[in-house]
Amino acid sequence: MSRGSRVAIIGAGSVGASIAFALLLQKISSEILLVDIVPEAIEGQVLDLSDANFISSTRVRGGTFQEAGQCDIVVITAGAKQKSGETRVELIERNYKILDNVIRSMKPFNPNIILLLVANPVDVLTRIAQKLSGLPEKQVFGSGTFLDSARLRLKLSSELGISENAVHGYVLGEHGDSQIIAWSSAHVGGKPLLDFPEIQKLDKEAVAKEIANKAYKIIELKGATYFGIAGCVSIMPVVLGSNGVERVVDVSLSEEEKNNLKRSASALKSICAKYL
Ligand SMILES: NC(=O)C1=CN([C@@H]2O[C@H](COP(=O)(O)OP(=O)(O)OC[C@H]3O[C@@H](n4cnc5c(N)ncnc54)[C@H](O)[C@@H]3O)[C@@H](O)[C@H]2O)C=CC1
Ligand SMILES: CC(=O)C(=O)O
Repeated sequence: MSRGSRVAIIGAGSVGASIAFALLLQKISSEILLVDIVPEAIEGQVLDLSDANFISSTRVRGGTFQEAGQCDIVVITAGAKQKSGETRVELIERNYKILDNVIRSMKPFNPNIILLLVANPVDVLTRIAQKLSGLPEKQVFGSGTFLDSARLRLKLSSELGISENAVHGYVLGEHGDSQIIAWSSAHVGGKPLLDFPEIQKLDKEAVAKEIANKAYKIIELKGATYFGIAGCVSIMPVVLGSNGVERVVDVSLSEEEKNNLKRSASALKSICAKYL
């Protein structure tokens, strides 16, 4: 994304505002537009963010759905969030309706626009947005398991006592309960993670549960999660190609991981099927 780009964020709640703040810190766009159905939410967030103007060349203002539809990137955070104990997929009925409204209100789209889905259940909503928007699929994608992978790298780096940036490992499948960890392909500086004695003695199932349940724990403690996803989204626009998804790279998986990933994909496909 070039520095002159315009980013719109739909949904000026905790996630939308945190993403705006993270993008402001990164100074990677000239302007950020906040869009919401609640005018006070926009006004309050814009006023609050304006107090941080002095640390950035990026400006934040309120915008309309029509303006958002002409931006370079639109980040969609509008939607209900989980209550304590609620799963992401339980949000689908409410958030499908919101997404449908959001997409209709933004049309007609700038033909080169990129839609980045964040609202949950993010994988299902991404697939739905690909269909509802009518845009080429490579221009519509979601944050998926980016945040879960960051959580995994944090956990592993603390077990190994090294920087998170040195740990390469992915959580794949659903951004939700059926996600899987690709242990077999994870590595540190080219050395397989599973060769490290500290990792060999780890209870892998317990680690997988801890990563998958981290959002539930944060929601139970403070009602919502937003800083982690804001960090992830701010990195995603930094590396985005202007055409959207330029290439998909397969991760090598063991047979067991492949089977678990297939199970996760079928669970998501059956939810998508009800809406497509
Ligand atoms: N993908 C991920 O990794 C993550 C996703 N999320 C998801 O992000 C979403 C937003 O979470 P929060 O910001 O905490 O919720 P929030 O309740 O603070 O904000 C949601 C905002 O959406 C707005 N909104 C509702 N309907 C709208 C519409 N039709 N058009 C425009 N705006 C509309 C509301 O007015 C509100 O300001 C949730 O679905 C949550 O589950 C949250 C964290 C991580
Ligand atoms: C809420 C959510 O999806 C997360 O923090 O992972």
